[in-house]
Amino acid sequence: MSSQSHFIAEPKIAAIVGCPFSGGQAKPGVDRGPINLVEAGLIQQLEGLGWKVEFDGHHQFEEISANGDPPIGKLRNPRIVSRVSKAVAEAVGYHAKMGKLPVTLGGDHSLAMGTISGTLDTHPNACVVWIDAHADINTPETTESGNIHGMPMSFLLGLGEKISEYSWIQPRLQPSSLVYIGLRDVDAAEKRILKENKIKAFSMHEVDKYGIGKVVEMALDHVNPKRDRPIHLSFDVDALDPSVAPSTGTPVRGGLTFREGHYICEAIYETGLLVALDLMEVNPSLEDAASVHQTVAVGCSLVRAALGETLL
Ligand SMILES: NC(=[NH2+])NCCC[C@H](N)C(=O)O
Ligand SMILES: [Mn+2]
Ligand SMILES: [Mn+2]
Repeated sequence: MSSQSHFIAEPKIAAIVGCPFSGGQAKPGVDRGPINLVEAGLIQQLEGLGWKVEFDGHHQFEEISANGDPPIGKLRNPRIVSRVSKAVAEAVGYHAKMGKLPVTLGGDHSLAMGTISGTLDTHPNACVVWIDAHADINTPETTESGNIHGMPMSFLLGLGEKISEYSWIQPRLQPSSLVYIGLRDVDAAEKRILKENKIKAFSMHEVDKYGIGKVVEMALDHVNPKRDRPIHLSFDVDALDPSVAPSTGTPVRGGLTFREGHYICEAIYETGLLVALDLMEVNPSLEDAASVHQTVAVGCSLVRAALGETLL
């Protein structure tokens, strides 16, 4: 660990927040993501990088029976998603307050309502770097799927209709404190929301045009011009090309290469400003065994890269 860290206490402690949860989308199996990542040896790998790692088992989320959570408007599983994210916000917020680095393993990306709320409780000035094929910024009105994993950003920014079940989320993230990298499957309404709120996004077009090094620099210049704000990195594994990370629920071709994904994590680590990391949407039930193995392995190596693993 060569880089100095501005916000993480010494000795550096990473707190693994395992979130076996799939209620923000419709495909079963993404709840197995965190279990497979830990079973693949992630904790030992991070210890090998010099971190002290805390993990006291995956969260046990209370179940609501199949028809116990009827839709609210178009939102599917609205109550359980809210409750789970709230629990995650408390866990992440607690670890962050203790000066640890929360590393949240999903589970689907609706969990980011919790992780980012937890980060902002401790680091109100944090900015968010969101790596994804998708913008996940639909509102309860604009969502076509009703899947809440496509909506966490709108709740965090306070956009769209207010749903009382989600009133625990303080909409305190400024649009200027969010930046995207990797987008390539953005719904029409989401494109409008990004424009109206002047949210900075580097799609795969910009990655092709400028290269990943320049894109990360421009992204940080936007949300963190003085390089003094804490950074929450939320990484949806579907940002990577499906040839690199096939086992995920909503794969989109034309994604980040293995190196581009890792470069982002390495560059964020190098800032010394990382205060929270999410690794989301690994679904070990999708595709064949080799694909699952590949996706879990790449998930582990992205986390290692964000926690200081270097090539030399
Ligand atoms: N976290 C994700 N993989 N999100 C995919 C979202 C897809 C689509 N935009 C939707 O609203 O349903
Ligand atoms: Mn995605
Ligand atoms: Mn996502």
